[in-house]
Amino acid sequence: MKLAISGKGGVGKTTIASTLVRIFAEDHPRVFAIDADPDACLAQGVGIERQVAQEHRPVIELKEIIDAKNAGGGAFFTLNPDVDEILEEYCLKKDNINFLRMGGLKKGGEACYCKENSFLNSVVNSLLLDRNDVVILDMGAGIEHLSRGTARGVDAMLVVVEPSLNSVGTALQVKKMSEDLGINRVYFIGNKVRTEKEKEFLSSKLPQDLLLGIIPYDDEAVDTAMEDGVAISPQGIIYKTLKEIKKRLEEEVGNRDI
Ligand SMILES: Nc1ncnc2c1ncn2[C@@H]1O[C@H](COP(=O)(O)OP(=O)(O)OP(=O)(O)O)[C@@H](O)[C@H]1O
Repeated sequence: MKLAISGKGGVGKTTIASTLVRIFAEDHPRVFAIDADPDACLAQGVGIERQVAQEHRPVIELKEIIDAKNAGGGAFFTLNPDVDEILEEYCLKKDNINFLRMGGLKKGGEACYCKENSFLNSVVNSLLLDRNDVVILDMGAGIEHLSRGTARGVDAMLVVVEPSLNSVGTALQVKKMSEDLGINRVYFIGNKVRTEKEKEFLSSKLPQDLLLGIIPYDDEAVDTAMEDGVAISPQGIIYKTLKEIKKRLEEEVGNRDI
């Protein structure tokens, strides 16, 4: 199953993506966790120290190696089994979880991320997946990344929404743009919900059948964000709610498309 996690800035995309990665890794032999957001650090969410994750080779270096092997190569290219092997080597591994990151943040005024995104797009579409493999992409904030088409090959787009009109507005735009890209399954996950009123707000603004679940506001996430190499605990409410969401995803999306 290939999933992309999207939503407005700061809604909890990385927290949710990294926790889902760990939950899927409980019963899938291989999970690929991909930082498609240059600003995110997915690996940190599974307990890998930030510096270790950030010093790991970014995919753009791998792209350069592949380009050299292919004697150049255009903006778009396909991956073959040899490349899939190299790709494995480029992953930062923790047990059965494989991390790939796009690359560090560029300085102001430096070139765009087009090459990196084109490469990630090829990765998502060409990873030689076994039936039980899972790919989870943590996308950049907002809708801009959708215009680059990085997530085109995913089975479902999960849009994280917090209880505010702005967040709902972005989420509905993400849905529309995902559908334009040909991603037919777009679901919503409510996050940081503190009160019954906030829960009702999200339920009233989003299509009920597409709202996979609502994650309460939990101080554990706030504490985790202040510490390095600490992940959300399996005993906490965030992990437990996401376990239920994963079950629902398997029912709705299943392994049909891989
Ligand atoms: N359920 C929650 N309860 C409380 N705080 C949360 C919850 N989920 C996430 N957070 C906190 O919200 C902040 C933003 O979370 P996170 O980095 O996961 O969001 P993001 O959408 O990936 O952000 P960005 O758009 O900057 O990449 C973090 O401090 C995180 O700990």
